[in-house]
Amino acid sequence: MWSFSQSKVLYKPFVAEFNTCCKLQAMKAAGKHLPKVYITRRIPPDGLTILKQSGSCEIEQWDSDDPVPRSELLKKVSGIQGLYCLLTEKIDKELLEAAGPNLKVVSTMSVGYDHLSLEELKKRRIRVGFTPDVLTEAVAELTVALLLATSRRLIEAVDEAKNGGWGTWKPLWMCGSGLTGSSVGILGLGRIGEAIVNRLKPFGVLKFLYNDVAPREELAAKISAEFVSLDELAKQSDFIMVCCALTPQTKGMCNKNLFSKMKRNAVFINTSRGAVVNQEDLYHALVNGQIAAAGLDVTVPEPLPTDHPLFKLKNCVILPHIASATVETRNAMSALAANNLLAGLKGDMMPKEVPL
Ligand SMILES: O=CC(=O)O
Repeated sequence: MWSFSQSKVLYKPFVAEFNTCCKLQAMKAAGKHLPKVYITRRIPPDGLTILKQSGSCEIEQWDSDDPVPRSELLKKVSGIQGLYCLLTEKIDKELLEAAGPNLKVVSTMSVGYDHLSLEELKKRRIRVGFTPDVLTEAVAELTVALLLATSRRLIEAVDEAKNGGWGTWKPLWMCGSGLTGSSVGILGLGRIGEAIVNRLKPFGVLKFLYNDVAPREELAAKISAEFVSLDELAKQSDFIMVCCALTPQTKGMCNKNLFSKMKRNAVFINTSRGAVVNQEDLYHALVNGQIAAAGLDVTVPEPLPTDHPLFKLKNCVILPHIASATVETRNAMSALAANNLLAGLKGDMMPKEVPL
């Protein structure tokens, strides 16, 4: 026999689907057109459910795990009112012209929005939604994991163990650097930087330093982090964690100038955007022993070609841009992007809107 909760679980989605169908039929019968929305990829279920159950838009979707080809995207956006996109789609003048004057909202399922031309969007009064906060914990967790994997040489050690390099226990073999008593430098202190600091405190870090466009006094006081110049951050840090947004000011900011000032045993971690780093300079710093190691979750380009010189270095750990990749986080991102889109279409306040 069904319990009440079982029947409710099965009954609820059916009712929602039925209601949506009725709403859509009624709109059609009244000769009303629903706003058209294009979704550029297969997305986690929560977001799609929210959009479908709203019954307030007509959805077309690129139903694949791979990006929609640009030529197809340019065709599909023609006449739409809402665009649900990912960080892989460049939303620029060409695309906005292809979309035409009906486009009201662009909602990206990402916290970063460097793939959107804000100037062009603003000119056209198109509102923009993004997904901060819901991914902070997952990104901070992955950043700490990448730091430990890099500083304690985990990937190299696993390879050695698997491939016969594990001769015997050796006092000087596979030594990395520990966090206890260290100084950690945060480049770009925001929500994610704060969450990283809070996770690193129990490891016994002695000092947290940060650099940003300006001091963030309230936040820094809360987590006991000290504002220093970029040079000072490079000189003093044992570990540098890049958590800033990609902007014209931060593009290429981590370059030979920075690497040449870092400690020779320092570890460099980037989970923000690849373009913040000059990869050629990083390669030389790693090869020449200017710094000890690097852990990257983001690169230029993405994917990084498998024959890229950085892949050949044992002291460089490269992940395929997975910082926010937990099931719960990706679902929350997809839901927030859907709610942003719906609010924008209605002309309501978005849960998370990029101020233009
Ligand atoms: O990189 C991931 C994001 O911007 O959400």
